Amino acid sequence: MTIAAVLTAAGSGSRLGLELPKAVVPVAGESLVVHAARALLAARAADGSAVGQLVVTAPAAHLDEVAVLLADVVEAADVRLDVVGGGRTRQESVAAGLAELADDVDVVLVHDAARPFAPVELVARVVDAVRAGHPAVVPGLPVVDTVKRVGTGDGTGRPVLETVPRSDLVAVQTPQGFDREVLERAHAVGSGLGAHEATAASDDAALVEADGVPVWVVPGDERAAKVTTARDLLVARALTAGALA
Ligand SMILES: Nc1ccn([C@@H]2O[C@H](COP(=O)(O)OP(=O)(O)OP(=O)(O)O)[C@@H](O)[C@H]2O)c(=O)n1
Ligand SMILES: C[C@](O)(CO)[C@H](O)COP(=O)(O)O
Repeated sequence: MTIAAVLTAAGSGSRLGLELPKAVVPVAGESLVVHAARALLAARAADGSAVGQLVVTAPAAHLDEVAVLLADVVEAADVRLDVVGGGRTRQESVAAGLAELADDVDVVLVHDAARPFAPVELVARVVDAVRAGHPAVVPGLPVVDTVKRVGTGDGTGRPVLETVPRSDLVAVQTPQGFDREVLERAHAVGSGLGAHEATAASDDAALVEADGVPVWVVPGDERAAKVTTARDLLVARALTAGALA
C-alpha cells in the first residue's frame, strides 16, 4: 500500500502580485514547490512508511519548468513524479491530481505549495492519524483573534451580527490526509461546484464533510503558515535567513 501526495502548485499567486506563479517563487535559493515537496518526501510515519508518489498540479505553461525544479528532490527520494495541469480553482486542481494516482495508493495527502515549510513531524502526524482509522484528517491551530460575523455594509464598513465563540474554532492548514476512496468520492460528489471560486470548496476536508464523513483535527504547526501576500513572502525569507529566528 502506498501513500501519495497531491501538491497543489497551479495557482497564479495574484495576491502576491509577482510576474511568476507563486509556486516557483524562490525563498532561500529554492522555489516554494521544492521546499514543500522536500518535507512531504522526507516525512516518515510511525510505521516507517513514506510518500511513494508525488502528483504536482502546475500552471499549464509551467509543467516542464516545475518537473525540472523537482527532479533532484524526487530522484533523491526515489518516488514517482507526475506533473499535471491545474484547473480553474484549487478544487479542480486537486481533482486533476487525483486522476493520476497509482492503483496501489490507499492514503492521499493534499498539500499546498503555498505552505512550503510544513515540518516533517506535521506530515507524519497527519498520516499516522489516517492510519489509526480516521478517514479524513486536517491540522488545525487555535484561532487567536476575536471572530465576528458581519452583514452587508454601505461601502464604508459592515455591521457586526454576532461575536463567534472561538474556543471551539481552529484555523485549518495542510497537509490534509485522507483514505483514498473517501477523498475520491467526495470530489466526485462535489465536482459540480468546483468550477468557480465563489462555489468551490476552499479545502478538501470541506468536500468530505459535505459527503457526510467525519473529519478529525490534529494539532497544526505555525511553520506550516501559508504564503499569500507580499508580507508573507518577506516573513518566509526572513525566517529562512535566520533574521526572525
Ligand atoms: N487553480 C488553482 C488555484 C490554486 N492552486 C494551489 O492551491 C494552493 C492554495 O491557493 P492560494 O494560496 O490561494 O494560491 P493562489 O491561487 O496561487 O493565490 P491567489 O488566490 O492569490 O491567486 C496554492 O498552492 C496554489 O498553487 C492550484 O493548484 N490551482
Ligand atoms: C487549503 C487551505 O490551505 C487550508 O487552509 C486553504 O483553504 C487554501 O485557501 P486559498 O483561498 O486557496 O488560499
